[in-house]
Amino acid sequence: METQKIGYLGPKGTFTKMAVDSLFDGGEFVSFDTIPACLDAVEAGEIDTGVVPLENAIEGSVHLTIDYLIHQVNQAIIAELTVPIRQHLLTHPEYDEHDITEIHSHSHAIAQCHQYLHKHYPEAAIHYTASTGRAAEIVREKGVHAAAIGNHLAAEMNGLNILEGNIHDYDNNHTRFAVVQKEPKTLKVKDQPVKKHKTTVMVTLPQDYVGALHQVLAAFAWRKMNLSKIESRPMKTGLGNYFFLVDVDQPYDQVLFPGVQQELEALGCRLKVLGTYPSYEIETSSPVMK
Ligand SMILES: O=C(O)C(=O)C[C@]1(C(=O)O)C=C[C@@H](O)C=C1
Repeated sequence: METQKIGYLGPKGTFTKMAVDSLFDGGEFVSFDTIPACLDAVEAGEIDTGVVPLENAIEGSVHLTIDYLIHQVNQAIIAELTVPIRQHLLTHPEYDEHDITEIHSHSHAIAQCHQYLHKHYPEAAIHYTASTGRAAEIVREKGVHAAAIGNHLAAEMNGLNILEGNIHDYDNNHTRFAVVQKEPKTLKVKDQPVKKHKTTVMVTLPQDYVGALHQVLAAFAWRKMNLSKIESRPMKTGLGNYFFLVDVDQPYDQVLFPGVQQELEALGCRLKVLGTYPSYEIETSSPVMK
């Protein structure tokens, strides 16, 4: 089998890279500085597969990923991976009780540590970066007054110290990552159990009318199809225009899903399947998630 090119939100030391390392069995890994850059490379055929963050248990959806997948590219979700997230406060090797005046990280990582930052560093300036890995690089370059929020891998890769570990505000911190492809290619994943199979669909309503969402949900409900997530996002065509992203807890099949589709189309709605895929989950005890 040809070596697959797998792109991810980098640079080295991001949670996305940890997710990639724990899921894939070989391949050529290509780092991208931003989520759009990674998805653009999949779209252009420069890489076979992309891995990007989708949702965090504390901060919710990564809207940049969702919006890019809906509005900018045409790719299928072919797997998802949930990993535990441990956020640490990382400092320069020469840090020695200096005042930390600036803290760098990805907006989701900052949000996962809001209470900690409010309590311990209320005066520090917060600087948002494209990833936690990039934040660690900045601290390496900037020196003793800066700190980053990120994982142990980012600390190791950049020669930083963990000043304080596990600073996320809620223990049960996990992030889901989406694995996407433009052209279907078989994935070589490490030997791990599939937790469940899921299907993600996008539903658009013709216009706002009484009970519209109720009718959409009813089409799934009376077929006993369990939904594990439903989210509305703006269509970007004007205030009040939304689409719904629905995660269904079962694989696509030729009876129930076409039935839902026909029922919704009769109501004037549109349904697009964004992917039907295995869902993997890395255990907290995994050595990569210290
Ligand atoms: O910056 C990283 O390390 C990422 O992989 C991105 C990301 C995210 O977008 O949610 C992934 C996991 C954590 O929740 C924090 C940041």
